[in-house]
Amino acid sequence: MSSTTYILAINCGSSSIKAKLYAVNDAGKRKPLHAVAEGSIKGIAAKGQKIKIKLEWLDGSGHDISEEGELGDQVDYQTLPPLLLKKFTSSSKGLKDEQIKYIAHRIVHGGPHKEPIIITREHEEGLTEMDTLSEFAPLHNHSAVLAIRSCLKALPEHTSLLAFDTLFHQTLPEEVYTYAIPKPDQEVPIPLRKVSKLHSLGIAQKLNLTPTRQYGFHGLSYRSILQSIATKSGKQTKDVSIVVAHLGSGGSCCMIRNGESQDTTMGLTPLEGLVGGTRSGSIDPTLVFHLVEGCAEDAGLDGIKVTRAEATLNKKSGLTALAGTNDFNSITTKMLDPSSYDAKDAKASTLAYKVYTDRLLCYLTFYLGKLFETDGVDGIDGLVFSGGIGEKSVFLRKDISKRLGWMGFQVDDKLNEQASAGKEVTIKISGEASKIPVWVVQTDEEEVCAKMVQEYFDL
Ligand SMILES: Nc1ncnc2c1ncn2[C@@H]1O[C@H](COP(=O)(O)OP(=O)(O)O)[C@@H](O)[C@H]1O
Ligand SMILES: CC(=O)OP(=O)(O)O
Ligand SMILES: [Mg+2]
Repeated sequence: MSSTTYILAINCGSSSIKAKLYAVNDAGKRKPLHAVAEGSIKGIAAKGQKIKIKLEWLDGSGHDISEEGELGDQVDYQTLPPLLLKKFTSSSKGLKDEQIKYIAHRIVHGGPHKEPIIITREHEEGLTEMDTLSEFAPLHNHSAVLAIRSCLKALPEHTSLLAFDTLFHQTLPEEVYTYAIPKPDQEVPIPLRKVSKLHSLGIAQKLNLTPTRQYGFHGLSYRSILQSIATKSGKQTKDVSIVVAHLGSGGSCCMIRNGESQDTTMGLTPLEGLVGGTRSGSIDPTLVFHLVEGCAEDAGLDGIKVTRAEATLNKKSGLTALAGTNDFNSITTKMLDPSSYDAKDAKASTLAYKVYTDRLLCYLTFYLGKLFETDGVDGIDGLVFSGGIGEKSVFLRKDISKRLGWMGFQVDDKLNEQASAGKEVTIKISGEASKIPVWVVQTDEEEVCAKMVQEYFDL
């Protein structure tokens, strides 16, 4: 391991940090990257539950870690990445800090950027812009910036590449991404935000961001899933058309036609669309003004300017508001075995599941219909489940596929069980009779980030 250069990919999600370490020299120039280890911290921000820290060396030579840390709501994105870094470099593998020459960070909102950007200790300017963009991704950008700054401090010599979720959605058609509201240079009906001296339209202008359009997120995940389906189907990505449900702590769907994002459920911010672990998803926009007194006031969150309305919709809504938890497994467990739990709790869990899947079905039907309209059933390469919930919940996949049965979906129960148990990255869970294949793909946003480093620096 002594002379090998490594790329570390770090993915700050809203409830997790996932990291993967790739060896460059072993792979050779532009050869497939070789993942040597992966680490994760899950359960961040969860009240009353301890975070779970894992590290696994993928060659199976041991020294893996699986432990609990502090309580989820008492940790932050500043201290956790150095903690993971230390676990990689203090293992008996003898990996030295200076061998990690590149870190690829997933950033959710890239604003107007059409390419990744590079950050070093001498050139940190881009981070201020990324932090300001937190206005439009309050659960993500600030956390990622904290993570990047803490990595720059821990490994001052490395180069960081910022890989944006938004890059994948540059192909969205104008009629899809445009909101039917006045442009900022026309009449602005509502002062979107007046917090101290800040005004979101002023900020948007400064950032060259169009506040009247959808950007779309989970783009690195969709790129990874698209590649997996293409590989498994023996096709090029440009020939793949799929509808994907990425269901994590934040969930979104994407319609990919011929390898390009053509529609997605998240919008200007990652709040629009599906119900999330703590996010409302789409609601009547005027609800905000009816329910949240002083909704435009600053919520007083640490380090970022977020209105009370956004704090409510981003952090206190979704499954958490309906079921008191964003633990999807516990929600389905209580719903399926109500007599073993408090009746009120079980009823709330059932409603949470029903609301969640009602919205999910709505978007999936809509996207499958759009693809069907232009490409017919034979032009659809599949329906894909991914993200923590999509990859793990056997029940949700079975239920959704059954409710979409009228379109010809048919899931094989055994394969469906196997998909959550095994380590296979891409698994088809539909039976022979299914008119459209159903897939489960373990998304790999970290690999997409690391590949961007490889391409950018021609490694
Ligand atoms: N066994 C499981 N069954 C159902 N859902 C699960 C299971 N394990 C984890 N999840 C859910 O996955 C979600 C986290 O997904 P993940 O994609 O890791 O999140 P993030 O958005 O932080 O990237 C949580 O809502 C969690 O409840
Ligand atoms: C965009 C988004 O919601 O990401 P995550 O699901 O990782 O929080
Ligand atoms: Mg995620």
